[in-house]
Parts: sequence; C-alpha cells; structure tokens
Amino acid sequence: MATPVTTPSIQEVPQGAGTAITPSIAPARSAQREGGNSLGTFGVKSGLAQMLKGGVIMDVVNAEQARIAEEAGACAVMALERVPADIRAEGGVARMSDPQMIKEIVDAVTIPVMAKVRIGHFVEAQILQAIGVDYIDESEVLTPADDEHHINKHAFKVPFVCGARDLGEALRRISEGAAFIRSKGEAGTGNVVEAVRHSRAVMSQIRRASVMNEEELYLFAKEIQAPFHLLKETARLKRLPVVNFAAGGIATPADAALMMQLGCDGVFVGSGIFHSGDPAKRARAIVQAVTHHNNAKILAEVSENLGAAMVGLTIDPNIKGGLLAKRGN
Ligand SMILES: O=C(CO)[C@H](O)[C@H](O)COP(=O)(O)O
Repeated sequence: MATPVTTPSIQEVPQGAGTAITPSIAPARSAQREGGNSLGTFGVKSGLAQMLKGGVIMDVVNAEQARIAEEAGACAVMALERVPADIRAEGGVARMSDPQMIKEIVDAVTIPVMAKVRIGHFVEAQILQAIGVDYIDESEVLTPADDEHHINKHAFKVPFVCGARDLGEALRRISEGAAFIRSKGEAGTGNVVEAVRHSRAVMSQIRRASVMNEEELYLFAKEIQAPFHLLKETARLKRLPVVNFAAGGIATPADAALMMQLGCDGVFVGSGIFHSGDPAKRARAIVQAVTHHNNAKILAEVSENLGAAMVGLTIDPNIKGGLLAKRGN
C-alpha cells in the first residue's frame, strides 16, 4: 500500500453520505476483500482518495508493467487489458478486463489497484468489488453500457473515480457517489489539450461560484445542472469536495507538470508510458515532474533523453474511435 501523502481534509460530505473520518488504507483494502461492512461511507471513500494526492496513477496491462510502475514511484496502477491508444486503434466493444488478469496485478504490487467498468454497468462493478480492487473507474474509455444512467456509486463499499469535462458533470458524479474526479481529456491521443480544457473549465467555474451569493448559486446550479448543496460546498471550499486529478492525453513530464501547475491534485498516465521508447525511464520522469512541478530546473533534467514519446493524434470530430469524452454526461 502507498504511504499516506496527506491527511484527509474533507469535513463536509454530500447529503445522505456518511461521516468523514480519518481512514487507514490497509485495513480498508482487507476489509473490502473480506466483505466487511463498516467502511462504505462517503467520508472514508473520499478520504482514501486523498491519500493519492501528489501522485501518478499509471495504466498497466500485466504484472510486469505493474512492477515497473510501482518501482518508478506510481501511487497506484490502473489494471486494464488495453491502454486507451490501443482501444482507440483496435475499436470494437471495450469491456471490464478479465478478473484473473486484474488479480495477477493486485498480487504483483503493494500500491492500490484500480480497474475500469463501463458507464452504467453496475454488475461489472459488483464483480470488481468482489475481487477486491481498491478503486473502480466508471470510465468513458470503455464502451458505455447505459447511455442515460451512471452507476449508483453510494451502493458500493469500494470508492469510484469518474471523469468530468466541467463542474456540473463533476458534481453530478459526486452526487452519485464518486469519491474521486479526474478530467476526461481525450484518452489515447497523447494530446493534452482536452485535459487542459476540462481542468480549466472546472477551475474557472469554481472561481466564479466562490464569489456568488446564495441567489446566484441557485441560478448557477440550474445552469450547470449541478446539485445545489454540492455547488454551495464547492464554492465554500474553493475546490471540489473530492480529489481532482488530470487524465487523458498526458504523455510527457512537461504535460504532467502543466496539469499540476493548473491546480490538479495528481495525474493519470495511460498510453503515454508503455507506448513510449523507454517506459521505465519515462515513468520515473513523470513521477519526478509531478513532485517537482514548480521547479523548471528539475523538469528540464528529467525531460532529457527519454527516448521516443508516444505518437500523438490531432483531435477532431473524425478522430479514429470518435471522441471518448462525449460518452456519459
Ligand atoms: O481513463 C483513464 C483514467 O481513469 C485513463 O487511465 C487515462 O485517461 C489514460 O488516458 P491516456 O491513455 O490518454 O493517458
């Protein structure tokens, strides 16, 4: 398990959710696996996610890659059969990965293991919870199973991560029980522009909300289709009430540092590492870049001689595989 990086700071949680407490990550994982029933509150789930702050979460498709990620300093891995660039290139229906393959990755590392389910596919989520993954990503990278409903994430003990393009989308996911938000970006492109767009959108809407009075907040909640109580809490905190990572298209140490300087709490890197010339070196460099995101000298050092970066794609409406970020709303 990862060494805790921060102490959970969220004191107020979504209506109907449990009480925030300071969690210990290891008992939470073992209790989840043993089917314990006392760890499912929103406070615990969002508190566990706080421990990943300042870290890099890397997509891995086998135990060997998971070990490389852990040695490079990843704070967690995302276990999946195909990284987004391959899902995009190969097409077809992308589903939850084989539980056996996920279990091999869980057994290979000591850091938390995440795995993806299709949007709305609550049975895939039941399966991942049963095999003891640490976090579930209800992800637009997989083919949606339900084009109207997301999973009721309050019904699960395991914390969920969800993607968002703006503040309204982020708060709708939190109201469904997401304990961790990430930008959608445009996964599998190696192009950071959409992650920048989505993270800037969330942050500028939070800045606007933070100076509104209550009447204005009611109107803004209607405009962005966000639950009022969550918008009010976000305005008070001047940040999302859960951790907010960047994801989708991050391929270089400079991309990762850019997202951190824009105010993200950490980054996901999928295709960018294991589709590059020297995955171990790039993985270490991206971890260093996130840690030292404000130090241009260190950023220059870690950016040297990394070998080939993944080939990037221009994002246009005819992009192969379509725009993944448009899935789910
Ligand atoms: O869905 C994800 C985060 O949960 C992916 O891990 C992430 O978006 C990867 O994208 P990319 O391959 O562009 O880095």
